[in-house]
Amino acid sequence: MLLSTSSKTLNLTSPQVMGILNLTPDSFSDGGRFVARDAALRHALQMVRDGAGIIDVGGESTRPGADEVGEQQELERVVPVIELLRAELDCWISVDTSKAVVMREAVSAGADLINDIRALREPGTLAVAAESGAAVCLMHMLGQPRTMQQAPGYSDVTVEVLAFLEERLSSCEQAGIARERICLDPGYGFGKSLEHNYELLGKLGRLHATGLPLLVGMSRKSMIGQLLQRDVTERLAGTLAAHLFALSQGAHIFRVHDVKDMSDAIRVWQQAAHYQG
Ligand SMILES: Cn1cnc2c(O)nc(N)nc21
Repeated sequence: MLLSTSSKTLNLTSPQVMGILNLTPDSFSDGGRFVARDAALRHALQMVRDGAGIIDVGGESTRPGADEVGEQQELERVVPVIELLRAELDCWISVDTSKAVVMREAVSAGADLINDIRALREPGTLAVAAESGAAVCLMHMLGQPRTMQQAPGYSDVTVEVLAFLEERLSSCEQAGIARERICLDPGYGFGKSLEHNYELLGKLGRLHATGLPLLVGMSRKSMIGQLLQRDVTERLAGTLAAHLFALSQGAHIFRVHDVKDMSDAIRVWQQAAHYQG
């Protein structure tokens, strides 16, 4: 399984760890301590040393209830850091944004993957993504971050998430984005109850019907915290368990804060899986 841009390819035969680089003062887990650019670079370098194959750069918090950030502010947070990372790192760089202008400037600055929690539904984003040549992650979200957790409802969450992703996929193909450039993501925590999240994890294998790589991100999220009654600094074991389950269901890319721990967990899991009957 591969994920390609117009000029490079990421091998997904082995699981890939995507390290989270939050450049937001209100980011729910880092408390915005990586706002300074040199601190951001140091953190990214450490995540690559710890095994990250992708660094995900975000300038607008996507946690439930988060306020939106203006275009100019997001550009100022994200673009200089991507330029800095591009100059220093060989790994893939993804930009976590839903704004067309941020996508365009981020790819110009060196981003390889557009990670859009709104699956290219915002104005102009399909066209910008198509002409950028970057790879794309299409994620399912019900509603908007500010209100999505108020009362999410589905008749069958897995069926509806799959249908949404297939619809977005066909929109992308019509816009000229080749399937080889696309990966899909069920969007854990984005308009889902605790039950919805675990049903979607248990049935993650259903999403292989698309034939595309799967990206999952459950790191330190409330689906871990609510189940275990743990605050955000005590969710590593639950995070690793959830991601290893996703790995066992064939997921390819894991979006996490704790890169070293996830890399270690994957290596141990793969060592045993190698001998599986
Ligand atoms: C930005 N962001 C926060 N959570 C995420 C998730 O689960 N997937 C993707 N693709 N991006 C996310």
